[in-house]
Amino acid sequence: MTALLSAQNLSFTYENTKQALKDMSFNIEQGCFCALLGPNGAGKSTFFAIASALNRPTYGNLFIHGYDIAQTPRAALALMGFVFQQTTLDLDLSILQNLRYFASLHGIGNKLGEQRIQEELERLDLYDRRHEKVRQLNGGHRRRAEIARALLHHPALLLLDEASVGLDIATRRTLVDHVHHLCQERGTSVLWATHLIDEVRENDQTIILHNGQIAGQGTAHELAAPTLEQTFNDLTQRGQTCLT
Ligand SMILES: Nc1ncnc2c1ncn2[C@@H]1O[C@H](COP(=O)(O)OP(=O)(O)OP(=O)(O)O)[C@@H](O)[C@H]1O
Repeated sequence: MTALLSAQNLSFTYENTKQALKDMSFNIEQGCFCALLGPNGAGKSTFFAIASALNRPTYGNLFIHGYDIAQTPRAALALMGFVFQQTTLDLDLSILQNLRYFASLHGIGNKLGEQRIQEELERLDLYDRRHEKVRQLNGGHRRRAEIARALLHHPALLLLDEASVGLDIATRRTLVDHVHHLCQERGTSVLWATHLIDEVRENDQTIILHNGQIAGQGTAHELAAPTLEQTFNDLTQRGQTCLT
C-alpha cells in the first residue's frame, strides 16, 4: 500500500547557510498519528515549507500518496490540510467567514461548504461561536477554528506545526485528543510537529529530529527506554526537561 507521506533522503539547504535537513527518510501510513519531535532549530518548519511546496528540496523527494510535491504540487496539496505555527486566519472576520472563504478557495460549492462547516465546527464544539470574530477568541478556540478550516476539503493528511504553542496544558491536551480522534474515526493521517514530549502518546509513531537529521524513530513506547524524555534529551543532547 502506498504511504500517505513518504520522505526519501529529503535534504534542504538555505542559501549560503548550513544544511537545515539532512537525508531525512520516513513514511506515514493511513490513519497514523506521527509526532515529529524536535527542539528549536531542529528543522521542523523547514520540513513544513517543503511539504507545503513553498520550498523545493535540495535533494531527495517528498511524496504525498505517491505524488511528488515538487513535481505535482497541485495533486499533492489537494490531499493535505495545514495548521501553521502562526495563525493564518483573518482576525477581523468571523469564524464562519474565514471558513466560507477557504471552502470557496477550494472550489467547494455553497451547499456542501455550509454542510461541512457545520460538521467541523460542531465536532470541535465551535458552532455556537461561528459568528464571533477570530480576534475575540482565546488561543484554544483559534486553534480549533484553524483545524476546522484545515479539514474542510477532507484531506487525507493533516500537518500541524507547533499547533499548541501558547495554549495552557488542559487546552493542549484537548487538542491532542481531538487530533488523535481524527486518526481513529476518519482514518486521517497526521503529522504533529512539536518540541513538547508530553504531547506524544505511547503508540504514536515518533520521529526525533535533531540538527536536521532523524536521530531516532519508532513508536514512542519503543523509544521510551528508560523514558521518552531521557531518550529525547540524550539524542538531542539537551540538558534540561522538555516538558514546558
Ligand atoms: N530562512 C532561513 N534562512 C536561513 N536559515 C534558516 C531559515 N529558516 C530557518 N533556518 C535555519 O534552519 C535550521 C532549522 O530551522 P527551523 O525553523 O526549520 O527549525 P524548527 O525545528 O522549526 O525550529 P523552531 O521550532 O524554533 O521554529 C535552523 O538552523 C535555522 O536557523
